[in-house]
Amino acid sequence: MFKINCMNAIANVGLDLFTDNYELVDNFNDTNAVIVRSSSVHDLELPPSLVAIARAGAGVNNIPLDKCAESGVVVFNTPGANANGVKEMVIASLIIAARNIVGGVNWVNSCGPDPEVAKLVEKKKSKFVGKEIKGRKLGVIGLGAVGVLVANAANKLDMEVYGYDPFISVDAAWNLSKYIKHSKSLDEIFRECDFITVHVPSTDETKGMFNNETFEIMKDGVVILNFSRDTLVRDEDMIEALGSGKVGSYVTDFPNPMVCGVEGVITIPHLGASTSESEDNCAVMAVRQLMDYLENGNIRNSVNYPTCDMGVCMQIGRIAINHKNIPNMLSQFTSTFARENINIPDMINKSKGQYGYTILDIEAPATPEFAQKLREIDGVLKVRIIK
Ligand SMILES: NC(=O)c1ccc[n+]([C@@H]2O[C@H](COP(=O)([O-])OP(=O)(O)OC[C@H]3O[C@@H](n4cnc5c(N)ncnc54)[C@H](O)[C@@H]3O)[C@@H](O)[C@H]2O)c1
Ligand SMILES: O=C(O)CC[C@@H](O)C(=O)O
Repeated sequence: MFKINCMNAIANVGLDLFTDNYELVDNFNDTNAVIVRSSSVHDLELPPSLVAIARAGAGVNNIPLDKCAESGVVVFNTPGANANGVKEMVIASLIIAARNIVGGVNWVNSCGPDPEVAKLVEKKKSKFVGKEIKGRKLGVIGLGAVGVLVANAANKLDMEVYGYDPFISVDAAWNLSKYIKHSKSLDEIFRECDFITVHVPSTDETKGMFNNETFEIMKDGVVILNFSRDTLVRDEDMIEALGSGKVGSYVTDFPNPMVCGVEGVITIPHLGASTSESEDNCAVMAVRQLMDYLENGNIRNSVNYPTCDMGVCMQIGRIAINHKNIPNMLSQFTSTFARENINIPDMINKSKGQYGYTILDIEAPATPEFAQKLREIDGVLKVRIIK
């Protein structure tokens, strides 16, 4: 029986995939696997029973990836599963910002039940004249699952779209419309674009990429959309740039005490992926990946361990080992079985950065004694008997 702890509400269509061999538990300290959306795992102690964390979403900055890897805990995410939800929100936000829709709606609401409201709006609506997005330049920073969809959709709305991503994947490049201009530097995006939307992960490298120096390069009145993470923007600099008119409008999906209520900021309560479709897609993908890992030892879409797939075990026994990516690990694993004269008809060994993962199919039951011997090898982080 596997115990699963959901740290956030996870769509039933995903949870319903769990068979009778799974139990949903409330206690993080007594679980084999966790499903999480945006709750932070950073300050939690990882219990020895924990083997995997599935992030039902894309961003994993709420999870301590190295600490997990070091404890043999595989962290999964669900790439692309909520990308369409975010794309639609970004397109809506482009238009909302360009047309000052929030300003207009707030003003009408502030009029109260005025019997003359219809006349009043016709008289005063010129305060809310906007601009059309057709023909205007949009810079898309980060051309992954979300960025590619946003770039292609904006192009279809007749925007002139510039894309920047020095690490673009082959798949993303195939999916990107040929009409997207390839920017080779961030400065080009900053210099040329009327609207800039950012779709990169929150990392040390991307932290504070919107700051006084980069605002300096941008056009006056530029509109910035942030559906990635608030860490990408230096808030004090943003507030100054909004005050001076350098930034015309800042749309953010990440309200924080510094930007909430500031003139020119449109704060959205982290709704980018909050559609039933995205929530369902993420839950199904997260649960399927977890089940394949727990039942077969296979890893798909992990952010801290390598992809590793041996299918379903057809042998008598299977053991999965999370370990450091250092010399001599494999020979120590195989000699553990050789000493007992046990054949290994199939195996796989992969690495990602400092960490490695090995699945061994053996012609004998995988016993707790074998597992213990493997655990005693220097550099082994976790050993699981799969079968
Ligand atoms: N608001 C929401 O609800 C919501 C939903 C999904 C994702 N997100 C956020 O958006 C981010 C992107 O999501 P995604 O699904 O497109 O992820 P993704 O991994 O598919 O794409 C990220 C892209 O950013 C690129 N990149 C990384 N560093 C870069 C840099 N310094 N400059 C330019 N490009 C860089 C990568 O090469 C990759 O192509 C996530 O990390 C998450 O933080 C937010
Ligand atoms: O789970 C959510 O609602 C947000 C997810 C989003 O921020 C992500 O990074 O995928």
